[in-house]
Amino acid sequence: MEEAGNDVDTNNAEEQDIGLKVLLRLARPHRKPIVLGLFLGLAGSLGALAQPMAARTILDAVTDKSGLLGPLLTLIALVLAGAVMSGLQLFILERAGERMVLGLRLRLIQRLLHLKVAEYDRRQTGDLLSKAGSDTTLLRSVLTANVLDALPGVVTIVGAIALMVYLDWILLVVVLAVIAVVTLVVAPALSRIRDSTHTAQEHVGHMTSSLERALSAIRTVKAGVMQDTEAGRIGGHARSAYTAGVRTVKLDAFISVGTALAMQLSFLVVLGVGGYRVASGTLPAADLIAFLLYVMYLGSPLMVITAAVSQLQKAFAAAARIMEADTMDTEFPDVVTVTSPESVTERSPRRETGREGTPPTVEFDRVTFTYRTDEPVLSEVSFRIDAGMKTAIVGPSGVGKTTVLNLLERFYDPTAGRILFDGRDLATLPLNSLRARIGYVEQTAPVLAGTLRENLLYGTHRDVPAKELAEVVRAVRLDHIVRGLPDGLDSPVGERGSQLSGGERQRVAAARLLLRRPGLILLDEATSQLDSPNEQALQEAFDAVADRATTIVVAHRLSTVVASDRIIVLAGGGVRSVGTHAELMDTDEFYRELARGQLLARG
Ligand SMILES: Nc1ncnc2c1ncn2[C@@H]1O[C@H](COP(=O)(O)OP(=O)(O)OP(=O)(O)O)[C@@H](O)[C@H]1O
Repeated sequence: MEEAGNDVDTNNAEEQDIGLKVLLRLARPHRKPIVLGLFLGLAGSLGALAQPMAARTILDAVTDKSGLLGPLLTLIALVLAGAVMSGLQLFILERAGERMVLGLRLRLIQRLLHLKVAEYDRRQTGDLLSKAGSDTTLLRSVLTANVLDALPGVVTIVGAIALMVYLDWILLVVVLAVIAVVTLVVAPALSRIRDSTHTAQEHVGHMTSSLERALSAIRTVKAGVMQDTEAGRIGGHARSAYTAGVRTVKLDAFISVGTALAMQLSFLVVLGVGGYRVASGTLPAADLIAFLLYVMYLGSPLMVITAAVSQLQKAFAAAARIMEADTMDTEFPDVVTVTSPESVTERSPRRETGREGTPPTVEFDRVTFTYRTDEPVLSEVSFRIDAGMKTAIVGPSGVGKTTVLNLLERFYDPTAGRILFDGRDLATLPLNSLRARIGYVEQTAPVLAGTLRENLLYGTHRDVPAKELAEVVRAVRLDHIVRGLPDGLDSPVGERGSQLSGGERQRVAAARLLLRRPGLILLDEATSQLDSPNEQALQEAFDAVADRATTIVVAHRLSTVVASDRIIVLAGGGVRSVGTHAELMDTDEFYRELARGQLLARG
């Protein structure tokens, strides 16, 4: 038990250390406005601190019946200058906080989009969303509203204490003793605030993940009458976040009560001790009044600073969650880390212009691939596809057909062996220019939200003439659908293309591929949801570009297979046979079975 407790403490200490380091690193590029803000705060504080002194001269002037105008004007000038400076300082510091968070968000977005595909497999999308949303928002509100605003208060406190020493050090010792006792009592609450905030943010992450999962499969949820079950489960995370939130609020309240109590007690004790000393003639009345005013001045920055220290624990918890993004693998080694003070540079897709249309030769050289640590999906797979060839990959479900396409897109890298692209190892080619040469229609043919036009032009990276767009739309038989839409090509397609049918989504994906004019075409059962006339049309459209491309199709239909130059039969993690349809029908019993069963059934 004790060891576990120690462990938690070490983690806490580490988290606090890392959190503080991260915040300082984030603040570094903004040190100029922060210093300026602090300077204004210092000037404002000095002005405020001078006010009781000015008040004392007014009192003295009244007692002495000397000139009142000078001290009065000084006091008014001090009040006005103090107000303007504190306003300016607030603006400058809060803007610096906003900029820190903007930089952090831009780097986080950049990083989350450049993770390796395996990282998305491992993590929950919603949790990544929650880092970018709720964690950066928490950090922002803490930094701007609490921490930076509290910094000038430090100056006020130091100044007030210095002036109190000047006025009467005995009373100061009394005040500091009261504050020290109360601080000792509330200090342990701070680390507990960090813990409960971390727990709350984690539950918000789980809630976002679960909600994202349910909403992305909402039709399945409804069809299974699972709305209430899902609502209960997701609500469970919301409730856990609430419980942790309430714990934080309790601790916050405890700390703020402690601070307020310290101030009030100090005031009363100073009043008592000071009053006695005034009565016994050892302290002038004007000094006691000035001293009491300083105790009051001390109150507000002390409250703000204590609140800031407790809020800072929340910032540490949020920073620790955001920083997890730096431990995730990215596709490019130079993707900026979330916590670096660098600003994000836009990265444009590097294309080998003029080469993207040329069909490549593709070769698998003893490729072994394992998704995780279990059985390899592909072991020692070797085949060669010559430039301009149309090759079909067939095999039983789950044998690794899609995996072959994923490896060509470098969504994953082989565990062993090499993939050659025009004789060059795929791993040595610039990733963006490689992908720019490939057109991939996935099995699920995803469509993004937005208009039909945006979806068709997605990833083309060039100005497509209206005539070419219209031709492609006609070629994939989307033209009559476009005519039926209220705004034609500019009509929205709904979230994930929900306003389109499965077949229409596939045709949008196919059109997108044609517009990209890729040298290597990868089709994953791209025609599986189409009826015969549409499939025929799409086939013709692909055939028209296939002359200029190497095509690899994961085939589930006999018609696709028969039209291919070569067929690769995958079975048991390896290549079983290669040949034309006629050759394989003659020589491969397994293929014959496959053709009769799987391919004919769907063809
Ligand atoms: N991201 C992933 N993480 C872990 N395992 C995976 C992943 N994707 C696929 N697999 C597993 O790898 C194996 C091959 O999957 P793949 O999608 O390549 O099969 P397939 O031959 O295309 O199947 P189908 O014809 O049913 O589409 C399957 O057993 C699958 O469960």
